Amino acid sequence: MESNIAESGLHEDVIAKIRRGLKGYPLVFIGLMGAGKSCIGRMVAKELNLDFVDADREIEEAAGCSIADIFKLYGEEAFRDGEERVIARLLEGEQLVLATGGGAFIRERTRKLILEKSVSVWLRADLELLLQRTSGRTHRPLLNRGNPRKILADFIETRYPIYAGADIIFDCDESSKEETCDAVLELMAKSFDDDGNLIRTGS
Ligand SMILES: Nc1ncnc2c1ncn2[C@@H]1O[C@H](COP(=O)(O)OP(=O)(O)O)[C@@H](O)[C@H]1O
Ligand SMILES: O=C(O)C1=C[C@@H](OP(=O)(O)O)[C@@H](O)[C@H](O)C1
Ligand SMILES: [Mg+2]
Repeated sequence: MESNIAESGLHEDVIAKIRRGLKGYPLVFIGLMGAGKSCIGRMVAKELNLDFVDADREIEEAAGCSIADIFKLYGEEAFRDGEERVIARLLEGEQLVLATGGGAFIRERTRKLILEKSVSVWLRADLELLLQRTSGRTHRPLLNRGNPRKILADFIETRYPIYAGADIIFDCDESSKEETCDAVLELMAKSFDDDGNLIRTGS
């Protein structure tokens, strides 16, 4: 589907403003499971003409097994150690768009890395949207431990105050992926002033 921004002719200005504002730094998506970090991150990267990496996929590659198996075989702490290492390595490399897993920004050292070395965008979503987008998917070990509604509600309570430290906050809704990608780009463009300095914003 054609992008709305492209249709309105604003697209190039928006992309140029974001590229200037990023100043060569990576763009990192944070937020809860199902918010759309992996999906929207990939689409935004394509629009910005930057490489896209999903931290979870990198961790799986490094470990040679799935996230679910890492949790089962080695435990969550080992997963968080691997996650920190992978994110640290990726943030040292070429400019990219990085989708993190929902817990990455919660660990203090990983959060510090992201805040120091990237521009971060929190995809904030309400409980119903997160439930809708995660239901029927079994690859997230933390959601397989009990009632997903309760688990996600608890994470909203404990993690949202921490995600609030992101540079840019985008409020997700029922819009399509394409509309969401365009809206994220528009918010990002608005989040840099004319000199390319970041103004902390929410949508
Ligand atoms: N507007 C939308 N924005 C983001 N994801 C959407 C949207 N509409 C449907 N989805 C679906 O919701 C799911 C979001 O999952 P994902 O991108 O893996 O989230 P995360 O990486 O944050 O856990 C995907 O299956 C995606 O196709
Ligand atoms: O929130 C979390 O702690 C996790 C989120 C997952 O990634 P997504 O947020 O991309 O689903 C994945 O890293 C792992 O299952 C743990
Ligand atoms: Mg993901």
